[in-house]
Amino acid sequence: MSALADRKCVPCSGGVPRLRGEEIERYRTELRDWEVVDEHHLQKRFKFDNFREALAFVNRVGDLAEEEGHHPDICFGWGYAEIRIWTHAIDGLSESDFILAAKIDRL
Ligand SMILES: C[C@H](O)[C@H](O)[C@H]1CNC2=NC(N)=NC(=O)C2=N1
Repeated sequence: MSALADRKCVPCSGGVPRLRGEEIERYRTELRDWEVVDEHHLQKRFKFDNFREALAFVNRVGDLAEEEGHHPDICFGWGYAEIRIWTHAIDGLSESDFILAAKIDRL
């Protein structure tokens, strides 16, 4: 199977099972330092040297999210951006969340 970052997020309108346990772990090993919180969402804090760089990163993530049709929650400020990703329709994790996270790592 191709690397997560080379795949495409797929729209999810529900009806698919949430990823759990070992499935989540398997996907997580393909990511760099993302935390899985309560088997519900992915979370990672990125650090920067100033506000401008954090803002530029957030804008690049925004462009990527629009391309993929999959959108993270982002909280950012001076020197940091914290990203959370999950699949709203199932209120949990699907493959697309890991694909988006891998693409963010590749930015
Ligand atoms: C209709 C559209 O595909 C959905 O609303 C998308 C938009 N972006 C999304 N982004 C994320 N992170 N999770 C979602 O479930 C999601 N749903």
